This record gives sequence, structure tokens and C-alpha cells, in this order.
Amino acid sequence: MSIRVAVIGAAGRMGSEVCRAVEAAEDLELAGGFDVGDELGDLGGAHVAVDFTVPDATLDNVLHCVGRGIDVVVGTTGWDDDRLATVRGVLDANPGTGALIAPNFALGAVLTMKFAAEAARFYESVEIVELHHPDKVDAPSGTAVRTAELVAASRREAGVAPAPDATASGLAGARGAEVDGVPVHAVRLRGLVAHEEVLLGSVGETLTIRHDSFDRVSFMPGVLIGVREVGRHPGLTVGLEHYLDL
Ligand SMILES: NC(=O)C1=CN([C@@H]2O[C@H](COP(=O)(O)OP(=O)(O)OC[C@H]3O[C@@H](n4cnc5c(N)ncnc54)[C@H](OP(=O)(O)O)[C@@H]3O)[C@@H](O)[C@H]2O)C=CC1
Ligand SMILES: O=C(O)C1=N[C@H](C(=O)O)C[C@H](O)C1
Repeated sequence: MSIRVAVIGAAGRMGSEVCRAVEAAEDLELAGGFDVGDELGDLGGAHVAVDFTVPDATLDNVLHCVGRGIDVVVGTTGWDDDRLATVRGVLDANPGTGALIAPNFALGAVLTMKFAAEAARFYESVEIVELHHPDKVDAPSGTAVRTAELVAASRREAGVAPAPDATASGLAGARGAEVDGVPVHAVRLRGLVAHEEVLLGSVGETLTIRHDSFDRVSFMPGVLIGVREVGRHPGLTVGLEHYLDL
């Protein structure tokens, strides 16, 4: 039996790509595409809904799906601890339903986060640069925020001292945004899609971990893993790495 998949945000850059990927997969069936102003209802009888919308809309969409026992795979950014707790609460009331929320479905981006967290405890300094297309509405990217959190947790656990920085004066924003103590710099440039660099440094050496998504098809293998696996993972999962045994 094929998995029936609904796409919320179907008219957008990611949603339209997901519709194409679902239609091309033999084991999946597109139950419907939904965008602004559409009544979600039972999502066309979908088993799984995929949400690529906007940070202001995604929580309501997830609650709508989970409340009806529809598994949901979410790529939209803007999640914080309070919003995740709300989702957990509704999942508790709907046991057996699964939600996967992942800041990045590109396998290389998932590995970049993993490698950065691993490397972070060996270096004095670490900073993150994310670079995206200028139509992106949030900054810094969800991936960069998650990378910074993972890096910070790894350094805390290893007892690494704060990174050295003698800056005593400067223009606002010149040192980026601080996420969990890690400076994150956001570039918006026509021609780019989605890119991230994690810069690590100690005396006499640096290590740069870089990932580039040149095309949104790069996210599709990860999205389809999510769609196929979410039914086997009841409750809330944050990050695709948990479906990849990483
Ligand atoms: N996890 C990952 O791997 C990735 C995550 N993303 C994230 O996914 C999100 C979407 O990105 P992208 O596709 O580029 O953005 P787009 O703006 O191209 O697409 C978003 C779509 O959602 C629609 N929309 C807005 N509100 C609602 C709503 N309430 N119900 C249904 N549809 C709605 C928008 O309509 P309208 O334009 O009319 O407002 C638009 O068609 C962003 O948060 C982005 O950061 C992006 C790439 C990869
Ligand atoms: O808006 C985008 O394009 C992307 N958003 C996600 C993010 O904010 O991390 C994932 C990827 O970087 C593309």
C-alpha cells in the first residue's frame, strides 16, 4: 500500500519540490497540495503531511495534523522550546502519532552539524557563517541556530573555555548574532540557495566544515526518508539524524 502524502505550503519553493518528489516516488501518492487560505480538513485523507510554510503558520499546521492522528514531517524554521513543548503536549494526547521537525533535510547539512559538534571541543574558537538566497525571511537560518546549539553543548560538556575575542568597540552586528555563545553571521545574496560554514581555529591551524545546497532537490532524499519513517517513530523527533542512526 502506498503512503498518502499531503504537502502544506505546496505553492512555495520547497513545497512544490516536495510535490514533484512525492509524485515521482513509486511507494508514495500525493493526497493533495495546500497553501495559504486552503482549508486543511482531513488533508485529503493523507497518512503523512509535510509542512514547508512560514514560522508564523507552522505550529498551527502541526497541531491540526497531530490532533487528527496524521503524522507530520516539518522543515519550516522558527521552532523554540515553548513551541516544541506545545507539540509534545498534543502528541501525548494522540499516542501513536509521529512528528519529525528538522531544520535541514540535506544529508550533507545533517553531517555538517554532526562533524561540527564533534570538532568543536578541540578548538579555541568557533564561528558560523550561513549564506542564503535573499528571499529567505528568517535570519539566522534554523540550521545555523541548531549547529550553534550543538557546538555549544559539545563545548560545555568538554569544559572548553569561551572563545577568545578582544573586541572592545565596534558597529552593532559586526560580530554577528550570538547563539548560545557562538557568533553566527548571515549573508543574503542573489544566486545562492543554502550554504553553511563552520569555522574552527586554534593557534597555528583552522578547520572549515562547509556544506552547499546548490538546488532544492538536495533536500528531497531526506524529506522522503522522513515521510517513510515518521510512522515508525511516534512522538516528537527533532533532527533527521535520529532517523539515520547518527
Ligand atoms: N528543513 C529544510 O531542509 C529546509 C527548510 N526550509 C524552510 O522551509 C520554509 C519554507 O521555505 P520556502 O519554501 O523557501 O518558502 P516559500 O515562501 O517559497 O514557501 C512557503 C509557502 O507556504 C505558504 N504559506 C504561508 N502561510 C501558509 C499557511 N498558513 N498555510 C499554508 N501555506 C502557507 C506561502 O504562501 P505565500 O507565499 O502566499 O505566503 C508559500 O507558498 C522556511 O522556513 C525555510 O527556512 C527551506 C529549505 C530547506
Ligand atoms: O530558507 C531556506 O532556504 C532554508 N532554510 C532552512 C534553514 O533556515 O536552515 C534550511 C536551509 O538552510 C534552507
